Amino acid sequence: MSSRLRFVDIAAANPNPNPNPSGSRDKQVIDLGNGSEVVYIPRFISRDQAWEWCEYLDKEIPWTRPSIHVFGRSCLQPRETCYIADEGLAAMRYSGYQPNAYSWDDYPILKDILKAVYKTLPGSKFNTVLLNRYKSGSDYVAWHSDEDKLYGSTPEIASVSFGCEREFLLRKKPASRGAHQSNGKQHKGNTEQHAFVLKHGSLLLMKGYTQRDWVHSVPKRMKAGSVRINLTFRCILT
Ligand SMILES: O=C(O)CCC(=O)C(=O)O
Ligand SMILES: [Fe+2]
Repeated sequence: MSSRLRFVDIAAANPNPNPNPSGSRDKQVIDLGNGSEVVYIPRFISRDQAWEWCEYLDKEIPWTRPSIHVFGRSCLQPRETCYIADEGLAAMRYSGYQPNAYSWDDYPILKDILKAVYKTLPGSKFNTVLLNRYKSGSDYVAWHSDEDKLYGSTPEIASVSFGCEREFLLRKKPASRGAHQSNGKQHKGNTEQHAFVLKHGSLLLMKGYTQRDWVHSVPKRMKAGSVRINLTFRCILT
């Protein structure tokens, strides 16, 4: 069975008769306020190139589903993972799990994807990539932020998505304890939230104070029938 059969090519089923002629690839810049910003480029990579990379990553990456610790309990991570990093960087750790770092030379296609990111985001610098594979709609990533001293106070995180379209949610962190409205009541509800459907071959950049002030998630979507692969390029400060 060709691995393509495990992916669903929505765009091929519904070809766009008017491809964007401006070359902007429909870039959207979302100012989240207070120095946080998200940039979304739905058609960052051409569809065919994205399928080629997607199928390679699906087949060749040594995906693992590690045990992590959440709220004092051990559980299987609800998605598969792999981690690539430059040599000599500080170790990355999340939810009690420290992934083994593979070398970029092991998976040269990742260098090609990084080159495409650099072309679109001149001046950016990334030295690690965390890969996630969502095998079906029951795989997910819970609300979190990638706030870590390793990345500094205003990290840029470039997220490239392949395969099944899934929703990516961003929600403002609650104001710090003791932050009261002028009427003396704690602010509840109406939390600011943004939703993106991350397309096959898309790029989403989180920058500024987005990790400090916002959390993000990819919720379960039982109707999502096929594999999604996501790469988050990050820079560990040296
Ligand atoms: O899969 C995604 O779009 C996001 C992954 C993510 O947030 C992470 O790996 O920290
Ligand atoms: Fe994240």
